[in-house]
Amino acid sequence: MTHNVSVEVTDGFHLVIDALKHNDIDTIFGLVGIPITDLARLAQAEGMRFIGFRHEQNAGNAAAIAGYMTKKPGICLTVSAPGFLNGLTALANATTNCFPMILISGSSEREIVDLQQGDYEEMDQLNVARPHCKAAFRVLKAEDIGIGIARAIRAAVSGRPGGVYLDLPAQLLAQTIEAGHAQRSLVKVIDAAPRQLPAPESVERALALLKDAKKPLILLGKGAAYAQADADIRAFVERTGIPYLPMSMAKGLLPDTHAQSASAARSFVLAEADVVVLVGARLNWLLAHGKGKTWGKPKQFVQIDIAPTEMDSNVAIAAPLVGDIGSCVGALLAGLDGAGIDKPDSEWLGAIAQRKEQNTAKMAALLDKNPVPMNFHSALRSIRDVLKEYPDINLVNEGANTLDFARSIIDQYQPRKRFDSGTWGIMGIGMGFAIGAAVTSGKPVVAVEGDSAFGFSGMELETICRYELPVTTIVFNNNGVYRGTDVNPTGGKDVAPTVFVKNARYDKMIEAFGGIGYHATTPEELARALCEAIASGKPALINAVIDETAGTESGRLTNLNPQSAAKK
Ligand SMILES: Cc1ncc(Cn2c(C)c(CCOP(=O)(O)OP(=O)(O)O)sc2=O)c(N)n1
Ligand SMILES: Nc1ncnc2c1ncn2[C@@H]1O[C@H](COP(=O)(O)OP(=O)(O)O)[C@@H](O)[C@H]1O
Repeated sequence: MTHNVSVEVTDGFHLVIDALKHNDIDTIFGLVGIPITDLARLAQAEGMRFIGFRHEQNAGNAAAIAGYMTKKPGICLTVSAPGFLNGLTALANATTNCFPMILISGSSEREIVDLQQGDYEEMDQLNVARPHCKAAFRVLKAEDIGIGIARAIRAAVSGRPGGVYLDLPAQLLAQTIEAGHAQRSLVKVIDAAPRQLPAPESVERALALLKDAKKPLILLGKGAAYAQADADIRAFVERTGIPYLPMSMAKGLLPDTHAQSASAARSFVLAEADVVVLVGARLNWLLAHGKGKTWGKPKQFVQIDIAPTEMDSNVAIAAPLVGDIGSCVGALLAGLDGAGIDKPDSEWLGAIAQRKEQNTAKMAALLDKNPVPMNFHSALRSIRDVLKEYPDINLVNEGANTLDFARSIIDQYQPRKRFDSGTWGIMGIGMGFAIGAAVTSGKPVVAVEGDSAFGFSGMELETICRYELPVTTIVFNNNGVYRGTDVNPTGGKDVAPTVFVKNARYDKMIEAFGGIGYHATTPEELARALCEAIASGKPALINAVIDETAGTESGRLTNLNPQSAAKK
């Protein structure tokens, strides 16, 4: 007599969800379609948040900024081939910026891809992804899903954080597996980003360099913000008395109004300093590669970074301090008293104070003007004065002039509150970062967007309205890319390559989705609209009319434009 013993089974869909939840991941950003629509439905049914986007790049950007804010990898879920490719830009940008995220994409079966038999949305995604991310894995058996997710998590957050690709062929999700075996296959990642302590001799070498410094400078990068070692970083700055410069996403580690901030004397301190301590900041193009006229006199660098190969990337590093920023700064603090390091020369500090005073006065003169129509400075003064009252608000910022001027005009008071175009200078992060920050923090977001930059992700206004997120988008509308005044030299009917529809009303876009639209032509109208929008806690967009002649080509990057024929 046969006994039918019912065996409880589960499947790949459930195992992916269980593996993510087993590692305390509760949110997925993505865009549904074959073969992952049911995975999204199931994730929601099992209590995870699934935030559905209108374009996968924006979902990926949301996942990336969630990773930067939490030190847990943000998850982006896409369909195969075109959906995967749309997400790949965000994965590559996350890797370039050291933001931990995992791009999970459905894919075609290996046997079809490897024979190039022309499947629906066929692509060898694993190999396409590899050059653009930290690590890439494919899972073929349901019992390996637990390991696959665990490997992806550890790869994303350990060492230098970055993007990881996880390839899940369609049939894997439908595979069934005995429930007990499935449960046992799950892996809880232990100590995913272990502390990496600096060698004692490297700490001593760094302290010795600081002891001999006459004009020291500390440079804080977004790695320092990401490390969440805020108290020790502040203590290191304040106990040494060394002036500091925050890179854009490191603003707020100490309040921008801090007495030791040298931001208003940036050019002066970069050129004059003799010892520079880099804390989670790379000497890449954003810092003129550590050489040339920006850096003036010869320098000696102390560099704190978790990536050993970052040392000497552009110039020789006299005191490499390899380890996680928390451990490295902690070790420096512990050694400070015994190192006999004096406070910086009053002459050095006095020279900085004088330069700060001069430059602050120059900026104040620019900010005090009230031209009609508004320019970047008068609009940003208005925003600065409102946001001063909201020190914990999240600020997203992109554009050319809009990015450059906002970076120096809008003060930050808390760490990890400013999210911008980062290391690549990429446009299009705006709405994705805004959604990621709002969902992750549960707090209001203000996105200050150039009108061209906004255009890359503007359709996500519908997503913001659909999830009723407290995001206020301010579009700096100057009728074009950089400015709105170029003309077609042929006199033909096509407008110039950089020009948009004149006097567009972006505020009408958000009204189409039930959000609140404002139209502001003066700093007073802009301030009033911004206060009202933040107080409402609802999705809002302010169309800020900016003088179309006010911008400069590529903002402060004008010099990166090759000499074009048109200029000869
Ligand atoms: C993905 C992508 N495409 C194009 C660019 C080139 N680019 C573009 C298109 C910018 C937009 C500048 O226009 P805007 O209206 O956003 O800003 P301003 O009006 O503030 O200058 S800034 C910049 O570097 C880019 N950085 N990234
Ligand atoms: N927890 C960490 N500990 C040490 N270094 C880190 C940590 N997280 C990121 N980093 C490093 O911080 C650096 C960030 O540099 P970068 O992105 O150029 O900053 P910024 O653009 O603000 O100057 C990267 O080299 C990265 O390896």
